[in-house]
Amino acid sequence: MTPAPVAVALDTDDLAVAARWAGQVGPHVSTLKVGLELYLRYGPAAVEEIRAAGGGRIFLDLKLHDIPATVGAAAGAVSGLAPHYLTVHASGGADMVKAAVAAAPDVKITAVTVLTSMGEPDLAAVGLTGPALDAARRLAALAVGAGARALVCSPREVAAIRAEVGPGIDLITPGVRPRGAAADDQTRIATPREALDAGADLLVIGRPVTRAADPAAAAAEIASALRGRV
Ligand SMILES: O=C(O)c1cc(=O)[nH]c(=O)n1[C@@H]1O[C@H](COP(=O)(O)O)[C@@H](O)[C@H]1O
Repeated sequence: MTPAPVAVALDTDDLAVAARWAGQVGPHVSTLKVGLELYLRYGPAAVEEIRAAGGGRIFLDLKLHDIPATVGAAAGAVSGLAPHYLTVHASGGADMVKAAVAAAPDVKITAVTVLTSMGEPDLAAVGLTGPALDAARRLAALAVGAGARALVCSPREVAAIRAEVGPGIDLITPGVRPRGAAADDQTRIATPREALDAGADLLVIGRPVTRAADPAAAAAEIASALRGRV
């Protein structure tokens, strides 16, 4: 059966635990996400072990954000690990995104628009007044213009961002919660079905799977719900 368009966020600082989760969920999902906790502790070994344990695509979520020269060098430094996706913050600007794209041409440079944890009061506090959608749409256009081939946004914004950037750009949505699941620190959320129906290509789901009593069963349930669109 084709794995579901889900990236499971393997968020833990223990590589043995992450590798166990990867083995459990790998058969059900297309992608495994290695984030800051794992990468900062274990470096390239985290990517290699997760790939070996789970198969599928690797989403290396380092959310790079620095001057263009530094981000370009960092993207180049990890490009040999051949992740399918590598994240940068779109708010680093067009030249920063371009530097990542130039340094890692075989990796889908993936620009994070507006973090799904932020609500409008949080955005106003950092000087982004107005609806989150306006900032997300602006950052999406900027990043795609600079060569990003994928975007991370809230499922609530995915339809408008698709209209903005057209087909051919992978739209990836964290902030996904099955109905009834705890929101945790996420603010701009939707259910897996809502995210897919709005046009997302890949759903990022972490704690609802990894903190479940049986991560394999939780991933299988989400995958079959998405297949049946129920
Ligand atoms: O880039 C990301 O993946 C990301 C962007 C964003 O706006 N919000 C967001 O939650 N994420 C990541 O998506 C994952 C969500 O995990 P859960 O909230 O546990 O499902 C975490 O690994 C976050 O780092």
